Amino acid sequence: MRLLNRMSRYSHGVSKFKLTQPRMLWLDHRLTLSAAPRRKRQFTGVKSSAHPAFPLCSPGLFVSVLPCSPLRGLSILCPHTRTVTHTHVAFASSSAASTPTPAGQVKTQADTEGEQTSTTVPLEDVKRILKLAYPERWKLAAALGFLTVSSGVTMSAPFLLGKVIDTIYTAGADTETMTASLTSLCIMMTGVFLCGGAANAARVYLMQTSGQQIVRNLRASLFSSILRQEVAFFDRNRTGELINRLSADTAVVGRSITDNLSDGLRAVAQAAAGVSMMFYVSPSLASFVLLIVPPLAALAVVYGRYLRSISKSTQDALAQATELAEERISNMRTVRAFGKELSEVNTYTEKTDQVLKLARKEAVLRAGFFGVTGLSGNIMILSVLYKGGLLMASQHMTVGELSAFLMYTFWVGISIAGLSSFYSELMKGFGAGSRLWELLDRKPEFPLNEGLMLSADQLKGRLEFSEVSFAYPTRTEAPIFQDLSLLVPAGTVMAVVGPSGSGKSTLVSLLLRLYDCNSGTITIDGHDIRDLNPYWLRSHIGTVSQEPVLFSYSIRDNIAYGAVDPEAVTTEEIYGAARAANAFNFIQDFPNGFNTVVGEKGVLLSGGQKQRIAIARALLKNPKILLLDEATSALDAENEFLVQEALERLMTGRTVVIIAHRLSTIQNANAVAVLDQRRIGECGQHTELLGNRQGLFRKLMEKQAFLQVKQKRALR
Ligand SMILES: Nc1ncnc2c1ncn2[C@@H]1O[C@H](COP(=O)(O)OP(=O)(O)OP(=O)(O)O)[C@@H](O)[C@H]1O
Repeated sequence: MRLLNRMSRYSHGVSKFKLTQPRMLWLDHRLTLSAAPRRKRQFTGVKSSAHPAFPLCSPGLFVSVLPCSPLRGLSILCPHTRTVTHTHVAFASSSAASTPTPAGQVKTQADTEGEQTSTTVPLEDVKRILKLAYPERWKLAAALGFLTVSSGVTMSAPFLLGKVIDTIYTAGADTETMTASLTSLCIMMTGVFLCGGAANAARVYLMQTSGQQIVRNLRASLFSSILRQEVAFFDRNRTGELINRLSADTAVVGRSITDNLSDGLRAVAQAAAGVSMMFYVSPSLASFVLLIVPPLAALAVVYGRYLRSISKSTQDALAQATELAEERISNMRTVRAFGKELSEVNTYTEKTDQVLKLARKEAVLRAGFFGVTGLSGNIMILSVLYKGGLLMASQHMTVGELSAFLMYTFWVGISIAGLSSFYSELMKGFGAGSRLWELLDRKPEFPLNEGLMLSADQLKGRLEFSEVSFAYPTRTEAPIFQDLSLLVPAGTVMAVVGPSGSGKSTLVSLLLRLYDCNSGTITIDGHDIRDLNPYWLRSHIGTVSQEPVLFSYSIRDNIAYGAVDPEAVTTEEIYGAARAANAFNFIQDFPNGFNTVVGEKGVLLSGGQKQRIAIARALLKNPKILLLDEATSALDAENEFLVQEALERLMTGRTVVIIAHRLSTIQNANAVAVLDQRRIGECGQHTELLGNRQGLFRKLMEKQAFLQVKQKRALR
């Protein structure tokens, strides 16, 4: 995994990494392999093929590396830069192929953090970060100017303060001269300090505002990139992970370009200026003090490495705890219904205990380090005082110079500490950046708004599946359809029935082109849906699912969501759609009427109410094709009647594919298709199918009737 990630980080140019064990590599066809001539004989079996775990991926090269000849120093060159991601390269041990990262799965925080601790930052990442900052270049340049002024003032302060001390101590009995010199020196210094304060305030303001602007731009592009991805991408990636990219990683990147960079530059400038001033004030004392720095720096490097590995483990443990909390809180109703609050609290506590254990380890380490550095700092000051005192006694140094030197020592110490935290923050920024680039660069597998658009006259609504085979990209080994064919003439109602899990909803997903079939074609009025503009296609298809999802807006906004331009929808149109959906009366009964906010996913409404609002939303779209998933037992008799009536109104004059559960719907449909064994087992009129005693439909109906009787008996 780490090798895969490392590869992806180098995917924008020539990539190199070292293999330390015999491996079998699968390379995307865009990658080429190179190695020193004497190593070439170690590659065998180069051939173009698809990876076994990803039969649908573009073919690549399989390269076996002889198990008996460990290979080191292998280079992989990827000349076609931007499109290559780690999913195109898979590593497996020479004996057994391991499971590679599924195509399109984004790197997790833990992945990139692990990677960040052990590698240097590629130039390409630096360029991208700088490119992000480019629109804010003038503000940032001004901020850097102010930074120079404020740092200059800070670093001149010890020198000037030294002068003040010398003025006080060397004036002797001439108090008048001393007062005059002291007053003018203090007035001058007040002016300098005022300039420094103003420059610092301006720097902070400019850095903060440009940082926020960069984060805003990043978030907008990232959200747009996420929403463009195909549905299969969301099957592979956890929502929490994507939200984390959008909120936390963007902020980290923004901060590393602005605040961290400015703090880092300030630390470098101050450390350099401080050391120079130390040598200026007293070269012999400076050489003596700086002898202590190298061992301290070595300690800091060792400590930094160890601390990073512990913080990574802490972060991993924390991520697990957060993941658990996120899932349980968002499914609180299920937790409550099963009475699992206490056991969930215990599970969460166990996870947080793990975090605590690691955090304690980290605390011990930090305590040791800060103890040692604090001690070294004090020893350094003591040495300056000791050696400085001796120099003063031999008239080689004044009291003001010694005071100034002490202050510079202090500043250099602070700046070096600032530099170490700057480095770790910068690394965090690059880690977050590489996760963001991956998402930002990802091209969706099919376009959102490209392709053929039919005119209103051309669109009749004839749907046809011809020998369609399909497996979900996340489960390629389990095909849902094989050579499935089905024709739905324009303006007719096709009821689809079949056992649970037979693929009824999948049929709807394929029509909406949420996924592409692996072979065969799906056509609308003779046009392959892959040639049609997906955005146009979906704007002419209405859907009402069994559990419709509403957004946490008002009822009015939820209904208007169905229209192409929700802003342009009039109140009359919304009322009309609500009336046709049998929703008007219950909405008006709410104290806030159409302005009632429905809560997250419509949680504040009943199942039947949600269904009717979803029907109103679909009505407002006025689609030519309707895909319905009929609500089942969730509704009571009255609601069922109201929803049914609304659905019938919605279906008039359109081509409808309905996943039917009720006998009445099946009876009213023009034809019934029975899904069985990954294809349409039977298709025909309801009475015709019932007439076939050995037929699938008849058996399915008999089974359903039997189950209903059993259920009624159990209820009695
Ligand atoms: N996003 C997905 N990724 C992988 N497999 C999926 C996905 N969605 C559904 N499946 C699988 O595809 C098969 C068909 O599911 P589908 O929801 O189409 O069945 P269904 O006939 O509508 O079932 P039900 O009547 O229970 O709603 C099931 O085995 C299901 O586990």
